[in-house]
Amino acid sequence: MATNSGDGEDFDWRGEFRDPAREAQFRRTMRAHDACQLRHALTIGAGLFLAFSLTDYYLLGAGFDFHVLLGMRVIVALGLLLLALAAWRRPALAQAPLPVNLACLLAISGLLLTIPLRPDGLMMNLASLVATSMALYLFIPNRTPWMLASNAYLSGGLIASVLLWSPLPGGELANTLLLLGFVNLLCWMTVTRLHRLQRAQFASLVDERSANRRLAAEIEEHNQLETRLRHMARTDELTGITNRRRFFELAEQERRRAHRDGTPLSLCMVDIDHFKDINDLHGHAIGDLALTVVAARCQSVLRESDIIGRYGGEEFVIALPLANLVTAREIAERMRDAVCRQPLEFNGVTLALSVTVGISRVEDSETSLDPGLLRADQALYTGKAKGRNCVMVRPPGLGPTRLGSTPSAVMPSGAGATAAAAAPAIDPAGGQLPRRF
Ligand SMILES: Nc1nc2c(ncn2[C@@H]2O[C@H](COP(=O)(O)OP(=O)(O)OP(=O)(O)O)[C@@H](O)[C@H]2O)c(=O)[nH]1
Repeated sequence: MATNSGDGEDFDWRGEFRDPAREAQFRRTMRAHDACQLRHALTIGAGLFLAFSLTDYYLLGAGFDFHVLLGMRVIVALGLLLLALAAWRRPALAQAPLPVNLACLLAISGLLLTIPLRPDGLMMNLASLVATSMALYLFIPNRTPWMLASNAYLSGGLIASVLLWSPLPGGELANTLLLLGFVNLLCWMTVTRLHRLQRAQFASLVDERSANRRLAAEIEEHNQLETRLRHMARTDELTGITNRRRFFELAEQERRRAHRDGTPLSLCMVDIDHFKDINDLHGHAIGDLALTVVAARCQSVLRESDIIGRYGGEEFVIALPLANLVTAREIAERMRDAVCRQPLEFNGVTLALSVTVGISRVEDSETSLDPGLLRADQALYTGKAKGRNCVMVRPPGLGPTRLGSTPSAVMPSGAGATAAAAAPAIDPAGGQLPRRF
């Protein structure tokens, strides 16, 4: 919707919007204001019209003419007050042509009737006409064609009454007509200008509001984008878990907390077994799916406070705050079990999945995660060498050790079974490490 409110090109001769939809929107917005203005105009008009009964009495005395005039004034004033009441009850009436122009007709007729009933001079009649004309243009919320019609009725009625009841010399009549013409022209120009100004203000308000709405939508979009970018910067796109960079940020915070509080922090390196074969045999799409499933299965056995991240390729890394090696082994076993318990079935392909896990504990004396990760990695590769699908631990200062006294903890699947059976089942924690709180 074009506005162009500055140069007036969008307004018609009445000072209204050329676009009917915009004009209707403006009028809807102005409804309450128009109803209030009409109420005030009608109430003040009724009061003033009735107040002139005092001058009627002064001029006419308490005779028959006075009572006729008084009766007429009361009827007109009551009519105006009733319409004011109606506009108060139903504000929409203030913009309906019928009630508004009925009020104008009543007021003008009442005024014209005073001319034959009161022995006023021409000047008095002219003064009341000018005042009424200005009120019709400026105080009654009416549309321009109706304003012009009301004023034509007022001016025509006055001239007819004057001619009928107190004929004027030609010069005075011409003066009266010129004065009336001037008053009407002036008021019409004023009211048209007023209409344009009101609408121009409305148009810029509407433009401002829609600009604000656009701005708010852009800010919202920008915020969403920022949140998405932040999420993307922290998340591994394929698996949906924390990416390597974010993992190290969070795990480093946990290392510092553990160091400060004297609590244990364990690390797990998890690697999918024979992942290259999955890719080679079934394609990268199935390989990607296997990665996602393994990540989800590992995550499903972890607590909220544990941090799982994709280390790279088919390798995951997990930080387990408040977990010593015994607890870490239990968690790693749960993870290993969650991964291999159920084969992955997709599009007729059935894949047996398994992982090898290497575990280490971050020591108090260590000032970074690197030594712990190195030990977990060494344990992982020992697990691979010993047959895969198992959990291995690498305590500080010792060689990697296959953990678990229960068969499920130590028994590797497939080719590694023999090697696994030969491996010592030692608990390096030796019951010395604090349990997970
Ligand atoms: N589909 C898929 N494959 C990946 C992705 N990242 C790494 N890989 C593949 O993962 C495979 C890793 O193979 P290897 O390092 O030989 O390990 P493996 O086959 O799992 O053997 P083991 O670890 O010894 O059991 C390589 O073929 C990589 O191309 C990935 O995001 N999607």
